[in-house]
Amino acid sequence: MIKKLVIFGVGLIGGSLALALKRANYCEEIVGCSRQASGLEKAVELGVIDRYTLDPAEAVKDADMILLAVPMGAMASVLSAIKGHTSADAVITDAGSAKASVVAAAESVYGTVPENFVPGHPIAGAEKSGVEAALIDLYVDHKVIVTPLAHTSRDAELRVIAMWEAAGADVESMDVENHDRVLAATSHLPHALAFALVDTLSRSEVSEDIFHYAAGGFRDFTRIASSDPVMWRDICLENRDAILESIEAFQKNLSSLHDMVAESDSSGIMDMFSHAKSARDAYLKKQS
Ligand SMILES: NC(=O)C1=CN([C@@H]2O[C@H](COP(=O)(O)OP(=O)(O)OC[C@H]3O[C@@H](n4cnc5c(N)ncnc54)[C@H](O)[C@@H]3O)[C@@H](O)[C@H]2O)C=CC1
Ligand SMILES: O=C(O)C(=O)Cc1ccc(O)cc1
Repeated sequence: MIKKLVIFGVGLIGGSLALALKRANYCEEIVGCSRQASGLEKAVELGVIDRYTLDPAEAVKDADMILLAVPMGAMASVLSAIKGHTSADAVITDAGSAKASVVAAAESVYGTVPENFVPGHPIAGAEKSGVEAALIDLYVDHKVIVTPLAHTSRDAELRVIAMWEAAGADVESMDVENHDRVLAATSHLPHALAFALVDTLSRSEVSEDIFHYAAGGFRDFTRIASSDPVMWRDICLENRDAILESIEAFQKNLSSLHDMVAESDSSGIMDMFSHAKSARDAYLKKQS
């Protein structure tokens, strides 16, 4: 149970957690905090949070759990704003899509990452943003990864795990570097490719025809290019090295495909596509 949960950034991710924890009766009180009142007023109206304040120091007073669900580029400024105002038993966690940079932000603000800071990442979301997009079931049967450091308090980690489990999630632990490498490959690269593909096509001289005649495959492949550009710019900047590694591996393979098509290398193309189909079929089978 949580007495007072404070959520910085009551958007899709923070709002969905609030809805799920309210349904589970897991918090006595949920307080939202952000820079502007408009989204927070909407969150109160929708019954997502109980109340809000624009004052970070006041927000975290007597809180036992604090969630940072703001864009990655805002993590350090929120940590700076609450530093020195949190109570001794408060646990701080975040929902950022990359973890090394959040750890670095905590280090820059506190000197060393506090024992009660537990980096986390829900592997669930959508291309929509804002509290209006929050979904009560967003985390049900979805993974949440926590990336505790060697000195992270086990009690703090268990309290964060219990919170996400109350929202219906399956929580797994991972180390920070592995998290960032894996997520760069499975999430950040596909988003970067979707943005780059739609950008390329929209700049074509025949872009009107391209979009007019696009079929379901184009819609499936490009859904995530409707995601928030600010959030994804921040992720690219904050998980730079791992994303560059993934883009470079992909460029290499795409370049092989280019050459195979240029050389009409039927068996080479067949090998690549068959290998990819087997891998995706196996992934879908594992999910069902
Ligand atoms: N959208 C997704 O599918 C997923 C997002 N994440 C991560 O969760 C975090 C939040 O993402 P969303 O909920 O999608 O974004 P969102 O745009 O729906 O919500 C973010 C909220 O943070 C507020 N905000 C922005 N700057 C702030 C600041 N300096 N101080 C306080 N509040 C501030 C905004 O007003 C907004 O209400 C990001 O770090 C993102 O990387 C993690 C998993 C999935
Ligand atoms: O919209 C989708 O399918 C996503 O992939 C959502 C998502 C976005 C960012 C994350 O860090 C995790 C999940």
